[in-house]
Amino acid sequence: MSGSDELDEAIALANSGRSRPATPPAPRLKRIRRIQWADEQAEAAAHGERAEGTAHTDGASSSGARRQDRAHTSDSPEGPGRTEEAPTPTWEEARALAAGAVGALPPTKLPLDRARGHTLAAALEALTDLPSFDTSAMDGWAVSGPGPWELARGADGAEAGGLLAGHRGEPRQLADGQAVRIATGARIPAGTSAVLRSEQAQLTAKGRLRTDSPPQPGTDIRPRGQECRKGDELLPAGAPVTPAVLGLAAAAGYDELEVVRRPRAEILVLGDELLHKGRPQDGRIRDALGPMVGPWLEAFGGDVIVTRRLGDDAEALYEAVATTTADVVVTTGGTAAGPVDHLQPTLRRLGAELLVRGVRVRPGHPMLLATLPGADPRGGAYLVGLPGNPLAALSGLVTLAVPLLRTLAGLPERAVPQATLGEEVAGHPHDTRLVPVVREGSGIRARIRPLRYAGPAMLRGIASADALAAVPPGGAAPGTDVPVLDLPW
Ligand SMILES: Nc1nc2c(c(=O)[nH]1)N[C@H]1C(S)=C(S)[C@@H](COP(=O)(O)OP(=O)(O)OC[C@H]3O[C@@H](n4cnc5c(N)ncnc54)[C@H](O)[C@@H]3O)O[C@H]1N2
Ligand code: MOO
Repeated sequence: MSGSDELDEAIALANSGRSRPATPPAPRLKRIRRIQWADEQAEAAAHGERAEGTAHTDGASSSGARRQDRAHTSDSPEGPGRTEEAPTPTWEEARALAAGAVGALPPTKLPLDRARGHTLAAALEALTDLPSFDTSAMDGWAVSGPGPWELARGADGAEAGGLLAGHRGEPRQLADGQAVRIATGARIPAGTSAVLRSEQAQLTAKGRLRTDSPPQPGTDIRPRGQECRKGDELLPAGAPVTPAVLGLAAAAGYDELEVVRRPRAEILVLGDELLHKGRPQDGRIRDALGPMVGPWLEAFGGDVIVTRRLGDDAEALYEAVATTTADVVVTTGGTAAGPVDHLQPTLRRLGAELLVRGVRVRPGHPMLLATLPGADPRGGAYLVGLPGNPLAALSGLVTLAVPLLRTLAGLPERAVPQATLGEEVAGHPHDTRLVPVVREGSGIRARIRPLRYAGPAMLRGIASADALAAVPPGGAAPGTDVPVLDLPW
């Protein structure tokens, strides 16, 4: 754990309202030295230096490792053979990198009943005027001129048949002073000046129609083209296909829509320590990410094809990533440099190109983003490596996976909204902190309040949160506006 992580833990502990457990009787000097060492490492990473023993490339690197170097290192002034890490991106830069790393998936046509949840690949233009004919907005009488009115009659002298929605053919023209029964949605006959609602009409014994509240011309008539004219843009490309969009598209004459499909995601849960049922025991813990990452990705526009549990098996990980059919592979755990953290070696073995390795955000700083080589002209799939600590994994999701998915899905970039902090929030010295918050109050008094239990390994805070606030390095005072990512439920 780095010094910064200790700070996170300390903040979480303070926020939890509990006191720090009895400090271990370690000599004070030793403890300080350990933190300093960790800080030096963090500083070294931030400044692009590589700690001894963690270098991942050398003269004998694979072609994959060479590709990785292209993305992450620049030629050092000290000459070839020594490479320098690109600076670790800030949280904002990492989100932009993920969003800009890809283009939208190619468009495809889907029938309306399968288009929900995808994104419009092209603007939705009306194929017809809406309404496509002058329509009665009420059940009542189509009337011509000022009342009272005579009922329109057929050649046989009987009252003309009422006009119903869906009647084929042009209704007969109304002469001045005539009225005919009409239903909501029926075509308005030529010569109609207004529709008189049935509850406002009185039919006399002599078959005349009168009213105490004569309608103004045009009353309760929906004129052709009131909502749109043929060719009008109803929605821009990039609009998500919601149930309302399906209804609008059908009303405007569409049977199928040109959409960018939801990106397919495969989730690989890594870690031998994980149990998938029952209580944690014998040093093993429950997998908290398997049940959580899929629904989270689905809520943010992904189509999860499978969640697989691979343990800490490097070969299984290699096979799974090399043969994936997904657009985005999301792994959990194994991002760091521990003895069974196989992700980075596997990516090198695959010839993947690391676009992001580490982000200046807490929790979640070891997150990574890579492109996988493949036959696809887009350059293969993408891999998002989420750190194993559960809140750190969610940080990786909102920082890298969500912007990537949105771009793949053809959704436009969206500015992160801001909200006002109701109290002071401690910050990390150099990195953004993502903090679970709840919203309180409304209008100009609306505030966000940070929640307790927000340590990297904790889910208790986020489970009752409305949003994640991005607290800038150094922290923020009450009344400060900070970016806020709403949770999708
Ligand atoms: N020497 C260093 N060690 C660590 C550093 C560091 O900078 N230097 N960073 C720490 C931070 S911060 C994080 S986050 C983790 C990231 O490590 P990994 O991505 O390799 O994750 P693991 O080691 O596999 O797991 C970390 C932690 O999370 C638990 N875990 C993993 N998967 C799950 C799951 N599905 N459900 C619940 N909990 C899970 C795992 O048991 C570990 O406790 O590295 C730190 N170390
Ligand atoms: O603190 Mo780690 O950043 O849990 O990701």
